[in-house]
Amino acid sequence: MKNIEFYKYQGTGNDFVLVDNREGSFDGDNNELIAALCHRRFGIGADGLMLLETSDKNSFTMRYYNSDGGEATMCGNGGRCIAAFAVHRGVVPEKVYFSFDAVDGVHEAFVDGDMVSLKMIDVAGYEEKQDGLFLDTGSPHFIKFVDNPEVVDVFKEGSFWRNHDVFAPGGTNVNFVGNPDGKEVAMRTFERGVEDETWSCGTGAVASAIATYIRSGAGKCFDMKVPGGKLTVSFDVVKSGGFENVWLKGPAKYVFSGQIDAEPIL
Ligand SMILES: N[C@H](CCC[C@H](N)C(=O)O)C(=O)O
Repeated sequence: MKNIEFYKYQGTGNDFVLVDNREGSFDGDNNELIAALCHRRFGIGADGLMLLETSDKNSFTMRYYNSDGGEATMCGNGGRCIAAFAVHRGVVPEKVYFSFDAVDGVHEAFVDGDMVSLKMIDVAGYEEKQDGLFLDTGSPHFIKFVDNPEVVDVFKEGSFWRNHDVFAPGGTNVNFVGNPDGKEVAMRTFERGVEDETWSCGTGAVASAIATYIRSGAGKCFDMKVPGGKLTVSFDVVKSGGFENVWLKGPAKYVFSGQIDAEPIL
């Protein structure tokens, strides 16, 4: 592989390698290469990789891979970063709502400088599991309420639940969520496919905000305090017990770019 331009972005510390693949020169089926590019010692280093590809109906298609190289379910921070990337590449205009395709359906987005708002899929409902809540917000999320997320051993406890039989065979992402302090809720996430704590998780923030509403009945708009910054989640509650008009908002920033000329190997 030669002359593949890549762009590094981060959204509240959830970091991604992005490639404009509208011409198809990057092989999206080469999962080993993607894992190597995401590796923090052998590659560029990232929680995930995204390809911006063409779409027949909408502005572009987002293909998302976790850092283990596997093509995955939806990534909320990745969706916000690729929306910013699409503006920077001139694929879509700034300060105008546009739509793109992703693995879980069509998403609307709006980019205003570094702030990106992303509409997430409707959430059908939730399940009570293992003294916590389980929701699908585009990716599966298990929510454990704790007194203080800062003192949780996220790697140990997170990998325990991520690999627990109850969530087999797919496994789950795991979020440790504190009590709401006014509008603000602290949380930390262990991510499946990264197999570690990440500094932020967009679909996890959405799941944690909705779970906080379910548990406490407080608010339909929360500031989610994650290790890498702050995300705002808002939603409407519908009579069927589901959640609609779900929006995730926060910063998404370009960090650096470079060229892939050699294939790193793990
Ligand atoms: N970082 C992501 C989640 C990636 C999905 C993933 N780790 C999985 O469920 O396999 C986010 O911002 O929503």
